[in-house]
Amino acid sequence: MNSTVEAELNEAEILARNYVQKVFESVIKRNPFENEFHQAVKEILDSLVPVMAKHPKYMKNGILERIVEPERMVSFRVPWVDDQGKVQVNRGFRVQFNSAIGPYKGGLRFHPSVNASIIKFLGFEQTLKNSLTGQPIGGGKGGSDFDPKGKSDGEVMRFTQSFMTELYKYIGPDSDVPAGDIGVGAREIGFMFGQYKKLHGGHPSGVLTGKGLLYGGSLVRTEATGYGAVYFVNEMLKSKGLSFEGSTVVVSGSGNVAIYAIQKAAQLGATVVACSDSNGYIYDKDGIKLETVQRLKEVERSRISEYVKEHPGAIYIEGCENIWSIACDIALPCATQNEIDEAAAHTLVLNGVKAVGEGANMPSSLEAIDVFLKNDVLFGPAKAANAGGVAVSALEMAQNSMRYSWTFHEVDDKLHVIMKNIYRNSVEAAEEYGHPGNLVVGANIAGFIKVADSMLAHGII
Ligand SMILES: NC(=O)c1ccc[n+]([C@@H]2O[C@H](COP(=O)([O-])OP(=O)(O)OC[C@H]3O[C@@H](n4cnc5c(N)ncnc54)[C@H](O)[C@@H]3O)[C@@H](O)[C@H]2O)c1
Repeated sequence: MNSTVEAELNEAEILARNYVQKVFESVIKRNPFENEFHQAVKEILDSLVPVMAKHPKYMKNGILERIVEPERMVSFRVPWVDDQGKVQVNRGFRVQFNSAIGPYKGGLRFHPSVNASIIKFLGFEQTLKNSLTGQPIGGGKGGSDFDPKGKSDGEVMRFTQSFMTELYKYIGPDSDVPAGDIGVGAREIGFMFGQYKKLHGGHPSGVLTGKGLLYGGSLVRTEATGYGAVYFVNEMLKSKGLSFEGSTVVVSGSGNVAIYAIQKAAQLGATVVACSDSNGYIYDKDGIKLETVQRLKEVERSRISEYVKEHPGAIYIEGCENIWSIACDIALPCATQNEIDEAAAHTLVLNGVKAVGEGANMPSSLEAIDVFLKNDVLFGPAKAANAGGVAVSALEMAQNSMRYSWTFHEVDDKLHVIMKNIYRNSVEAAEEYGHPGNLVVGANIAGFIKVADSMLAHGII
């Protein structure tokens, strides 16, 4: 490269950096105290600097200023009556972040920690993740600070019906299609679909995904996020001549994503030695017996600590943070945001971890990601590694439109192909923009370009 071209490149890079910094500062100013949203925006904007430097059209057209601002966000009162006859009030949210490439799509989370910041970070991430799947779906997210833990079926039903009575006004098969997330599984989706159906009339299958198989759901949707994360990590491992076969794996969480990540990793020959819930974690050196975890969590809705009563060879440790001190080859955080901090990342590295695949959304802090990248740990960011869930949701929408169902094998094959494509596109984008092997940068760029170019095509709207 001659020195004039180099100097121009540097100048473009400086301009791009200043632009990104300015947009980030305005996000902080306009969204005070929303730490999770700031964190997600920072991670994404930082990785887009080389894109801004190479394609100034995005700066000229204010794409970053527009992409960090949700198209719409609603927050609403959700009143309901508990089993004691007492009136309870929760807050509901839906963010419709970006519809440039398709209808808003993203899950609903029911958890006491839910607030505007969490919903916006998830909606922003979802926009790029959905683009990365290669399917025509925009980004959205929603939920409530309702805690389903310890509630009766009747209470969950009355809450979800009240939640849907308001959410109903904002969603539809061609505009916004929610799904499940933390605290929202088959039971909650069933109640929400029932209420939407009652208000709307007919059988509007396409309005929600993650539905039961009896009324328009897709095979493999339940397994999709966990299976997809393992397929993605498998691609990373293959690039270094490694595999799941014979490896030791630690998975956090014991919910939808964790359970099917454990199942697929074990099918590929790994020994999964630990998993957790929000109270603590279990360690079973001979490999976790998944049937027990599934019964405890999916049927009895009890705590993971119960596991050791049936498997005395295993141990239970109160508090979930130390799960990352267990030595493993592969770590799959599948519980919640910011569960791996810098110290936990250092411990994993010291213990010889070779790959980390994010099943949960933003489970690693920015500092933890730095530790992994600096130590050449294969790192699969959430946006790429856990996109299998929403990818199969889009396949569910396709089947609903066709009024047709694919077999388990057909959907699983499609999921596999999608995860391989996400991996390849992320690798290629990372290389093209000067960060070979950095899938955080690669996934952000590959997801961003499709959304940004669609926004350019639509004009300033
Ligand atoms: N369900 C999906 O299809 C999907 C898709 C993409 C990403 N995700 C993400 O995956 C993560 C898990 O979602 P899910 O659908 O499995 O939810 P879930 O409600 O089925 O399970 C969550 C699990 O995490 C545990 N947990 C919560 N806080 C914890 C903590 N601090 N430490 C350890 N465990 C904790 C809970 O006890 C539970 O076992 C979330 O970040 C979610 O946004 C889910």
